[in-house]
Amino acid sequence: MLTFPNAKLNLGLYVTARRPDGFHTLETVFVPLPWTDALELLPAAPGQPTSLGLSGRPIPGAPDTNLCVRAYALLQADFPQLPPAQLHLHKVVPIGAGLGGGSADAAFALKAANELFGLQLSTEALESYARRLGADCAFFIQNKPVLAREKGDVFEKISLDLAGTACAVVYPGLHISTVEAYARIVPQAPAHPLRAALGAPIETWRDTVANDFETALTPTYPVLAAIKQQLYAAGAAYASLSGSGSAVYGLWPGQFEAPALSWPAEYLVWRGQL
Ligand SMILES: C[C@](O)(CO)[C@H](O)COP(=O)(O)OP(=O)(O)OC[C@H]1O[C@@H](n2ccc(N)nc2=O)[C@H](O)[C@@H]1O
Ligand SMILES: Nc1ncnc2c1ncn2[C@@H]1O[C@H](COP(=O)(O)OP(=O)(O)OP(=O)(O)O)[C@@H](O)[C@H]1O
Repeated sequence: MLTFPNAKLNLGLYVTARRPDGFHTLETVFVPLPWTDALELLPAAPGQPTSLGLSGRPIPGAPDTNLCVRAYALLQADFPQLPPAQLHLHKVVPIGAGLGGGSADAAFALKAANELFGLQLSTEALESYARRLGADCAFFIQNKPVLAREKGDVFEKISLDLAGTACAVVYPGLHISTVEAYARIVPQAPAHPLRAALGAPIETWRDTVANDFETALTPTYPVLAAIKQQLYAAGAAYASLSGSGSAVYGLWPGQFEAPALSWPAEYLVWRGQL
């Protein structure tokens, strides 16, 4: 079975409190970004163990630490009838970019195994496996816009009309560790609660929708502010860091395509419609 794990963007991200277990409570909106890896899951050939083939962007770490292999192993622990699997991941979405690429790979591996081997797991059951793999992971099970709270893995419906919104993503090639990014944050309540702020026209978001990681990371990585400024200069109605960075996106409502941007190719500009 071939699947295409997509990235995500965060529209606003407030880190509201530090929990006793060291994690943080969040208020953020996740939206799918149609920029994908490719992940194939097949039963392994007879007598062969579970394996992972990799192509595309290099992923640090041994194959058995890869999130899609860990996702499959999690299911195998509860479903001993699952055979060894042959996985292949073609990595496109940059790592450590705030785009949730690894989390998406894990969630799509769970969904593919459920379908291919007829496990009949409900959406809720898949989400609860996903939560065990990473805070961002559960979002990718349903993979539609949601307001997320708690660790970013408890969801409320939100109605957002982003149809016909052009988007550009700029990745400055910095791998920002999520742990390091959280360590720089002083949690506080959002100045403008996200549900109400996102209900207003996109043009107002610049003054009311923020990502706490942007403020925390910009002094160390001034390139993030420079990219954001250039997106606004190119006419974006809204621009922001996604997640804990380092990808920065711009939105152009009512436009078929974001304008051509002049960053070098290694900055991986993705342009498309949300
Ligand atoms: C920044 C975001 O991308 C926003 O969507 C996510 O919060 C990150 O989620 P993620 O990459 O799935 O994170 P995990 O793999 O679960 O956790 C990595 C590390 O991030 C920190 N972490 C993560 C999520 C959270 N709600 N609070 C945290 O403090 C913890 O130090 C944790 O050890
Ligand atoms: N399939 C995978 N894709 C990406 N990273 C993976 C994967 N499996 C394991 N990892 C490990 O996870 C870490 C990347 O996690 P990180 O959270 O920084 O990036 P991400 O999941 O791509 O996106 P985000 O920054 O939004 O969380 C790396 O250390 C990498 O080795």
